[in-house]
Amino acid sequence: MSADKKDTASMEKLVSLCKRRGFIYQSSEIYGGIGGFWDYGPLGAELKRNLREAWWRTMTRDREDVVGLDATIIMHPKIWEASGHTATFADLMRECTLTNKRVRADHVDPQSGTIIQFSGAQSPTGWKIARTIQVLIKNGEHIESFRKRVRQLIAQNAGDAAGKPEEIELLDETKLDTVEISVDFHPESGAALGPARPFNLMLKTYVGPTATEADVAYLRPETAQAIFAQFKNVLDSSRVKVPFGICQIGKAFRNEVTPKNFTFRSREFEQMELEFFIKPDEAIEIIHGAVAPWSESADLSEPQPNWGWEMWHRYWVDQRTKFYASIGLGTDVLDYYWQTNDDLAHYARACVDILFKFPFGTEELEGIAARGDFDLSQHQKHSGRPQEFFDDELKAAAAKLSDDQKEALIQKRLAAEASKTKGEPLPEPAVRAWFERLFKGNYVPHVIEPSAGLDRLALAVLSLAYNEVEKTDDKGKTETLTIMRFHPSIAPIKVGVFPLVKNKPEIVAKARSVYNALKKHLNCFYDETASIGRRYARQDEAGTPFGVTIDFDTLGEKGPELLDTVTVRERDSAAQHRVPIADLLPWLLARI
Ligand SMILES: Nc1ncnc2c1ncn2[C@@H]1O[C@H](COP(=O)(O)OP(=O)(O)OP(=O)(O)O)[C@@H](O)[C@H]1O
Repeated sequence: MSADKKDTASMEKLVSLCKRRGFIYQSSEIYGGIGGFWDYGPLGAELKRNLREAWWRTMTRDREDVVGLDATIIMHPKIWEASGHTATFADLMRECTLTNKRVRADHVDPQSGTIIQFSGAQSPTGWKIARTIQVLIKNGEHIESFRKRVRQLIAQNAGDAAGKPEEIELLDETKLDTVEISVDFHPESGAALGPARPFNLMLKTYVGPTATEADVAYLRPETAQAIFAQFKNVLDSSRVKVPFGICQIGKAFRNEVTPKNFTFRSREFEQMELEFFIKPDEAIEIIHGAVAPWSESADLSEPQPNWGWEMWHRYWVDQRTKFYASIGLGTDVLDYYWQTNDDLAHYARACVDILFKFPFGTEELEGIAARGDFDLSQHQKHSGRPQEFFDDELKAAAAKLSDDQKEALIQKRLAAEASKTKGEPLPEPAVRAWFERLFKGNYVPHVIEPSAGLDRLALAVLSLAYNEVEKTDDKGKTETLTIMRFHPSIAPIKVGVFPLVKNKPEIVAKARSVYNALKKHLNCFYDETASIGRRYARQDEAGTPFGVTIDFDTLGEKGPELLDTVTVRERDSAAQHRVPIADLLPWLLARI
């Protein structure tokens, strides 16, 4: 079996387990589903909640320099004009001339002309038609009449497996296999694709009574802009000082052209974003004489006052990597893509994508960008409201500079502007005006933005946890069991509580009392049906890291030394421990 096939198979198994065990269901499934939307079932909801809480805790409660925000999904449409989303938040796509279905233009390999990513139903007939037309082109035959006929057949629904167009049958199968599948044909229908056109990904709605263009609003395509839009309010209402961050978790919506790979690319998803506001490097230079230089051996453990954007950016890449390690995603399953100058937006100084090795390929989990002061400056310009921070430390330091020192800083910046390879250089009067504000202690903060997707993280965690083991019973019968090896801190259920038998009232009563005591602190599941082995297996599939069994020994039937002790089974090693009920909660908490 090829690697690809194996990976597809493991993805299929994961999707089926997610449905069977209640992690993830297709949205609106009873009506045939709706593309790009997914619901989380009982186990999935717990898993997602644990991931969300882990992120929130590391961002806010574990630190002193980040505060939270919970903003609305629909905001003033001018926000999206200022951020550039209205004009440019678009994918290039190509439309099927027959069905109007779209594929992303960048999902087509320009070299081979093959569609490299396609999530729709790849109808064998559609591919066959596309290949057939290719053969005809190769053979120099006139294809228009053939194409017309094929379109008619498809339109009449005769192009499916039940009634293949006879032309296809006339072609030599071996010839077909030598032909690359062309981009110019939609894989579902086999019809030609139109030229690449931009397609805005924002979902439109109306707010107001007229429901006309005047009332158009958008479902936010990212959570970040709300943070920028509320920057001033947070600054004025909390005791924060630059450097500090504002974080938010919430829904985002994108009308993705081709939602695919299960929840990986959805149309409704949740983001976890931080905007970490820092001083411009020039301010650091004025206050501290120099900006701390970045090197591979730089100590990133504790932020330092003389850090410029580069150290802060590296620091956040390091912090986010540590976060992933804390929930079981080590560097062996992650990768990093440092965007090149060509990839970067004109205002961005650096951006690294943290990638995860999904079964369908190594893909983006999170992006960490150094965005300069672009976003706040845009909102300052479009709203007419100042988005500056007043830095008294900077003002005091600048007051000590001589005119020559100030001019040297200005000249350095002018030289940097002149050597810009992207975007328009800031004209000299604007640079001088900016420094004038800076020397008085005022600046629009720069920002480092770690932006992660909660659904992609849940998918990463699910695909990493998925394991199959072969188990042979006493009678020599072998079966394949699934074990979801979640890190205990994010597992949906932490403890399964099992009375060994259900027909002994003392055991059942003890088990219920253990369950009632634990469930105040941990998400527990009580199960008394089927054999103990079956019950363990059920919890292995749910990813429950610990199973607690109350048995005859718990009642002291084998001797007083085991009275009020239980067996704790570990999911991953199947190791069993005898633990007194009195110590059970601290024993479990220490391991979760
Ligand atoms: N359609 C989506 N479905 C699920 N998660 C998404 C989707 N789009 C973005 N995300 C998540 O939000 C994060 C930040 O969004 P960002 O705009 O940087 O993504 P992006 O670079 O557009 O992603 P991609 O290149 O995969 O489309 C991504 O790293 C990802 O985890």
